[in-house]
Amino acid sequence: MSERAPHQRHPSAAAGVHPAADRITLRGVTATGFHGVYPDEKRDGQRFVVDAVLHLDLAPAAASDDVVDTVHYGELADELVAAIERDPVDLIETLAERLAAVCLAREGVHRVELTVHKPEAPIAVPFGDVSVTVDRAAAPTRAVVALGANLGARAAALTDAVAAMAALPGTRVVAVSRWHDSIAVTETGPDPSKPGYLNGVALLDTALAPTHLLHHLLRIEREHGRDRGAHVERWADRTLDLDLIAYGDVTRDDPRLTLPHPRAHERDFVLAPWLDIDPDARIAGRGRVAELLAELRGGTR
Ligand SMILES: Nc1ncnc2c1ncn2[C@@H]1O[C@H](COP(=O)(O)OP(=O)(O)OP(=O)(O)O)[C@@H](O)[C@H]1O
Ligand SMILES: Nc1nc2c(c(=O)[nH]1)N=C(CO)CN2
Repeated sequence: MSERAPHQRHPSAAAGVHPAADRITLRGVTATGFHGVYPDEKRDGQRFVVDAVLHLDLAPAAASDDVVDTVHYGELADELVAAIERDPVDLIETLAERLAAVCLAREGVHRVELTVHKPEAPIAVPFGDVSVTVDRAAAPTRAVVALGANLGARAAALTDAVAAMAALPGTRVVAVSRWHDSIAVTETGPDPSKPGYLNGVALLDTALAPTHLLHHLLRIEREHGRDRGAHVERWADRTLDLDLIAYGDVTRDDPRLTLPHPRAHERDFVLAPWLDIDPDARIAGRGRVAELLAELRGGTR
């Protein structure tokens, strides 16, 4: 009965992570440090100058106009200075690695190009500057997205949504389930009188922060005609629904983004397609998806 997803494994899986063009550039952050191979350098200290190019998705901040959705460059500059001023190392390579880690610790930064200049280095001949640059990427996080539609061209909407997720910055689609037919579940239980759903699950590896990923999922829903008007009842019929089921092992209780999704563990239409593509799947705090589904189907819900 089920319509098939076009690919069990999405073609973008082979294409690698998409380069994101967005970046924040902070240059010339200067502080005194005591790094160097020679005892004089450890005793007297000297200026170190840092340039950082942070690669992160800037669309959520541009949409919200809220600094919490991006990297606050003033705070980052303070952190870089503190990292220059702390315990001395011999090499600017070591310092650059430390400073790159400071940048990658910021939510949403998926790549950093970081340069350390040492303009007063002990070089015997006249010179302009000496610097090292490291280029480091954040390890991507495995995210689980549930897809659903019960209005319009359902399979096309789900397939388009997978393509839209594959095009997100720093994101690749690792696997997509087949599409499962399911009865619409409403607040009062399954309702066969409503249009039936097609449901599926996609696994992504993404460098996007969880809130940034959700921002894009909601955008993709809107682009597929999802009606979120004030008149729309809870769990109303919909052209496309994208839920972020899990983001690594992250747990958070914010109503704007709760992780893992608070109702995923009780939904056959999430657990069954998820199991298609990850037999070992677990929901943090709930247990193995295979067991949750067996319990649900055994009626012990
Ligand atoms: N893990 C999550 N995934 C998706 N949306 C979430 C999540 N946690 C909180 N939300 C918030 O829930 C809001 C409403 O989402 P949505 O309209 O998709 O709910 P729903 O699909 O009707 O119900 P349900 O969340 O039970 O599937 C979103 O705008 C989003 O901010
Ligand atoms: N069968 C089915 N029922 C639902 C679904 C869904 O995706 N499939 N989504 C809902 C709200 O997200 C509400 N009910």
